[in-house]
Amino acid sequence: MTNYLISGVRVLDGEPTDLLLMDGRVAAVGDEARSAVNVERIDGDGLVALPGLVDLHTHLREPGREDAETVATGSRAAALGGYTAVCAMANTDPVADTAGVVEQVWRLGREAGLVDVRPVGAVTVGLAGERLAELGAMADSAAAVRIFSDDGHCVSDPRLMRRALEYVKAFDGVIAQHAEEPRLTVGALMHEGETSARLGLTGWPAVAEEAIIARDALLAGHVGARLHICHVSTAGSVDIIRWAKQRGVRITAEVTPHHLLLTDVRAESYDPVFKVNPPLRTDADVLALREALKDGTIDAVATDHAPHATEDKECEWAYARPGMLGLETALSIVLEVGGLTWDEVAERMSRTPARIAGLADHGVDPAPGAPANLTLVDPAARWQVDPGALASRSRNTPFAGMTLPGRVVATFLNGEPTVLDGKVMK
Ligand SMILES: NC(=O)N[C@@H](CC(=O)O)C(=O)O
Ligand SMILES: [Zn+2]
Repeated sequence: MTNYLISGVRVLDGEPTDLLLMDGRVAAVGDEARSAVNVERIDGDGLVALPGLVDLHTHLREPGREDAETVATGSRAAALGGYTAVCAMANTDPVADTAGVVEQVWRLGREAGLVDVRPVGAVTVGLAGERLAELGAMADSAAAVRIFSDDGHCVSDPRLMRRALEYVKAFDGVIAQHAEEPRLTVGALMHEGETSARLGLTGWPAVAEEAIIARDALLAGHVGARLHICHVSTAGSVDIIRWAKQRGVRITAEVTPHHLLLTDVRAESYDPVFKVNPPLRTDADVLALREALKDGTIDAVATDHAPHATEDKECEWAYARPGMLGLETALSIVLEVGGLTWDEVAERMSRTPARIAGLADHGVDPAPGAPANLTLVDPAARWQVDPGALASRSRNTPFAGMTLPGRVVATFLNGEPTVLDGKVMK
């Protein structure tokens, strides 16, 4: 294993220093690091070192829709985005509702070797919302599943949700809810509000999300189990989560980069790249989400990286699959939104998601003894998003053409570079 000396790099908001990576760990910092011999030198001047980013919400599409993304292509996108771990959602084909499928995804991640792929298990068989999946078997599998989610679908049956929470409590697992009361969103194509009224499109009302979050927060409080809310999108949801946390409910929440920046007026273009579940909301929602991310009511940024093949996305809005790419742009969007110190960026995009996912080797700041899972960012760089230049197999980024701040220069997974000079190593 090669040893790396990263010179003149700032760890988070600190002064320039030197990092020595040896045998998969940060072996030394500062003067002690500088005295190392037979090392490969990396010029860290002007760069910021962050603990490797951790994504709680990634769709890698394999097995089943390898035309949109594979574990390998999604892992490349993740590494280029500064990620060292991603949680792969269960809405694959077959659905990841058995030990066999979660182990398949886990093995594919290890074979790709660019990011720690942690499979999420389905809560219900086939994501159908009728019968609990084999949660224990998935938890006991080699994939050691701890997060269970029907993401893409809501676990809308309260009895099933309660039983799922009771089941995972035994091993301190988490139920990650895609909060969408399906009977309130039938035929919905975008946020229900002034824009949908003007466009004459059926809306996805904020209360469809908020009612499920309120119900599940009460259930999680009643059971005493951990509940995570996927892709929070409204100001009302933020209020409910804040209230639940004050009541001592073991609730955590994530927000996506697109819900921190974009609003429903994008739908006026009828460009289906802006169609997503939950939908883009209003300026007031964006502001509430930004405040909640800053004050910690929202614990983490999660990409909801949702690759779609061209034929599923570049078609009439009503028929287009919902979802947006996110891995390669997430950090730049968070920097574009602004308002966070590097320490807060690390907290929301690495430390806290790692804690929620139970990943002890990730979300550890680069310091002596820490696992060498880190990313080096050039904060002064600016780059233009070109869908055709992305590592993802799909092209459905809502940020096409935008010039964004911040560029990942290098990413290290267990001390080995997965990205160097902005190029992925595999
Ligand atoms: N977010 C989306 O619009 N789509 C996601 C599913 C989901 O996260 O709801 C997908 O898997 O495509
Ligand atoms: Zn979802």
